Amino acid sequence: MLIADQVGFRYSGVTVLRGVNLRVEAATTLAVTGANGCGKSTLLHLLAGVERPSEGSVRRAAGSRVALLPQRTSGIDGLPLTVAECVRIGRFTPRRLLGRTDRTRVAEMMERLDIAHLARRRLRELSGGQRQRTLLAQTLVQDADVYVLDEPTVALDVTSRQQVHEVFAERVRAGAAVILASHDAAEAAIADQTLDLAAS
Ligand SMILES: Nc1ncnc2c1ncn2[C@@H]1O[C@H](COP(=O)(O)OP(=O)(O)OP(=O)(O)O)[C@@H](O)[C@H]1O
Repeated sequence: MLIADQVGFRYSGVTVLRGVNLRVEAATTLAVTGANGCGKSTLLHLLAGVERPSEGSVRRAAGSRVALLPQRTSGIDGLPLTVAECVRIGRFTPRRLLGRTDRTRVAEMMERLDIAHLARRRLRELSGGQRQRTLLAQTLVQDADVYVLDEPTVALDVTSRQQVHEVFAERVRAGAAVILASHDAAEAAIADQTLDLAAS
């Protein structure tokens, strides 16, 4: 599904990643681990295609669709979006209006991640965990072949974390690849393979 070959990355000449190799098959999970600042977010951006490597290559299966949950999302707090609107954005495409399937998917995911009762709240009125569940829902309502998730459960309580992990497992069983960055050993343990960036 996705191959990184000798990937390197520099910010303004400062090397952050060097010689990263990985292969993620369909229907598997990869956890990217390592200390603060070792380059996990940078690698995820490269894998999702929002940045290009300074060296090496990232190749994805032709036509594969990527859904990204970034780590830094504070910019959206200034927008006058409700929770429901934020989740619906995950179903937007340039080609058509949202239909019944889209609305059903949004409603189901909001129920599953326990944010349905918050539908009309503004993002800036949410707790950290409620906000994170909203952004997760926006990512998980997307029909993607590769889900790239940067510290997806960082602010979540145990129950919410389990609910989110169940959705990941379902997507993997359905054939998607899940790539997540995490500091949590228990979360990394749900993955089929782990890339420890500190050790690479
Ligand atoms: N836009 C940027 N410009 C310059 N340097 C950057 C930029 N973004 C990140 N860096 C630097 O690149 C390095 C890797 O950052 P990155 O965010 O990828 O690490 P991380 O492993 O995800 O960290 P954390 O665990 O703290 O989230 C850090 O040293 C950081 O200071």
